[in-house]
Amino acid sequence: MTILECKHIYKKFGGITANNDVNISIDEGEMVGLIGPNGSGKTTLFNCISGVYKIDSGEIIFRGNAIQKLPPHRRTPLGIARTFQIVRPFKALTVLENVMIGSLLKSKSPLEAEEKAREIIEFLGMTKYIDYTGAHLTLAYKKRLEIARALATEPYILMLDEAMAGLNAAETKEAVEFVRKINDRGTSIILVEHVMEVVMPLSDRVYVLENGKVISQGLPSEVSKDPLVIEAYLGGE
Ligand SMILES: Nc1ncnc2c1ncn2[C@@H]1O[C@H](COP(=O)(O)OP(=O)(O)OP(=O)(O)O)[C@@H](O)[C@H]1O
Repeated sequence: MTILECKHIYKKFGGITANNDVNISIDEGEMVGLIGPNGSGKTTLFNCISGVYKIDSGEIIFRGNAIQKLPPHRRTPLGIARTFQIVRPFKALTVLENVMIGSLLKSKSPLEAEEKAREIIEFLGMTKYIDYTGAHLTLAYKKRLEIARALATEPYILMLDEAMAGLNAAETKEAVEFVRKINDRGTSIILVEHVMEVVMPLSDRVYVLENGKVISQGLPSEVSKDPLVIEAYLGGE
């Protein structure tokens, strides 16, 4: 069943059309990769879906309802969560407190929120850092904390914006494993990543954006052979 459908999304900034008639859809439990050169409109689309940006026209259907007019704080409780390309944990708060900011959203009490937060921290292998403040984590763990906080809002769909950029090989391998684990629990995921070795094996399907438009879509094996994608993404080599 389709969980999220973006229909004819347009978003302009002055003379730049950052999203130009974008159509994408994601099924329940699916992991979809969103790739494309720098400036092709990937983060803009995340911002349109999460409500950070108001779209100029089009429709965003989430679990059967049009949500494009809702502000961001009314989209998160419906089950839409995202991380940001530039990590921004609450630096003075501990890992537990950071994750509780997410879990408080759907908990009946602070105690329940704490239990849920502890469970997610354990699930993401961060228990030994539970009392560290955000400021004292490595980049890899800051990124993981962002994911933990997003996951704590109990999303149906999780949008990861370059969750693995800047990580070393060992950290990337671990991140790939826990992203897969999150997806295995049934959460749909949209993955924006530049590292092809990460996005291609993880994704069930891939969309390719160039200059704000979807230029290709399909199975990773099909998309990576598409001449349009090779031209746009790899500079024709
Ligand atoms: N708030 C904004 N104001 C003006 N222009 C913007 C804004 N956000 C994005 N843009 C422009 O829209 C276009 C798409 O940018 P976007 O960040 O969505 O691309 P991207 O595919 O995520 O790029 P990258 O891979 O480099 O993160 C770019 O030309 C960018 O400069």
